[in-house]
Order: sequence, then structure tokens, then C-alpha cells
Amino acid sequence: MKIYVGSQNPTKIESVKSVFPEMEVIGMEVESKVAAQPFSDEETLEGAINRARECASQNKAHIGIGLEGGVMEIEDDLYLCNWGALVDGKENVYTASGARILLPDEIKAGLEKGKELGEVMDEFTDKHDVRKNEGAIGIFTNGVIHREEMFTHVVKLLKGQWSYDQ
Ligand SMILES: O=P(O)(O)OP(=O)(O)OP(=O)(O)OC[C@H]1O[C@@H](n2cnc3c(O)ncnc32)[C@H](O)[C@@H]1O
Ligand SMILES: [Mg+2]
Repeated sequence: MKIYVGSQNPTKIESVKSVFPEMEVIGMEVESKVAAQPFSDEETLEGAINRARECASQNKAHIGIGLEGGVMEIEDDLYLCNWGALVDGKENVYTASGARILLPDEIKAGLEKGKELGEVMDEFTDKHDVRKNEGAIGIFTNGVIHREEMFTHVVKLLKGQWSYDQ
């Protein structure tokens, strides 16, 4: 049995490798079928499930994992949010969410202009590909929690729920 991750983003693939060290983990580009920048928990979760389902349906009898980053609003505040989904060979679906942090007003303003968080973060930090490295969560936690570690926690929650059923 192999694990197919619905992304080529190294933070996502490496997080799955670290939680399933005994398994072969393969990244594949699939469609999330939601906006490039999801704007709610519901949409972010849907993107994660769509990615996982697509991986599992293209690779029968293997596991598909989808990890999706987004933002969600609580009153006037914008939070970074993350969701994950695991679909197994029997089409069982497991879901889990990741840490949330409040995003500064400047970031919120960029997103409201229709930009993707990845693009806003690169402009804000004057760095390249923040999304493939520490992520917004790494920047705003001063490097304490990187994007890969945040996804690792989500993947642990998925693995734990799936293994409970085995
Ligand atoms: O190739 P994929 O798998 O799509 O990886 P991605 O980096 O685009 O990640 P998502 O689609 O899951 O995230 C949706 C959007 O939010 C951005 N994003 C989410 N979390 C981020 C973070 O921690 N740092 C920077 N950008 C982030 C991301 O760049 C996208 O614009
Ligand atoms: Mg994306």
C-alpha cells in the first residue's frame, strides 16, 4: 500500500513522510475543485477532501491524503486555517483540522483585494515561496511552528483516526 498526497508542495509531502515513515509517499498534482484561496473552514475542508478523493480514486487500494490551506473569518478577524483528509482503499473518509492563527490587518487587506495568501506573504516578507517553506504560520510565530510541522500534526490526527478503525 502506498500513500498519494494531492500536492507537489514539499511542506505537505514531507509532513506525510514524517508520519508514515514505513510507507512509500508520492506527491501528485490534483485539483482541489475549490478557489485557489479558500475563504472559510467549509471551503478549505472541501478542498482537502476533494484532493484526497482524487488521489484515492486514481490509485485504487492505496491511501489518498489531501491537505489544504485557507483562511476563515470570525467577526472581523481573519484567521489562517488548515484542513486535511485521508481517504482509504475502502473509500472511508477521515478529516482533521490544523492550528489557526490570527492574520495581521495588512495581510487581510491583501487577501480582500483578491490576492492569494502565498503571494501576499512573499510581498510582505520580501522572500520567495514562503508557502513552500516556513509558511505564514512560520513567519507570524517567529519561526516557532513551520508549515510542515503544522501539517505534520494534521496528518498525525488523520493517521490516528484511520488506524483506530483498522
Ligand atoms: O500546491 P498546493 O498544494 O496547492 O499548495 P499551496 O501552497 O498553494 O497551498 P494551498 O493551496 O493549500 O493553500 C491555499 C492558499 O493559501 C496559501 N497559504 C496557505 N497557507 C499558507 C502559509 O502558511 N503560508 C503561505 N501561504 C499559505 C497558499 O499559498 C495558497 O494561496
Ligand atoms: Mg494551492
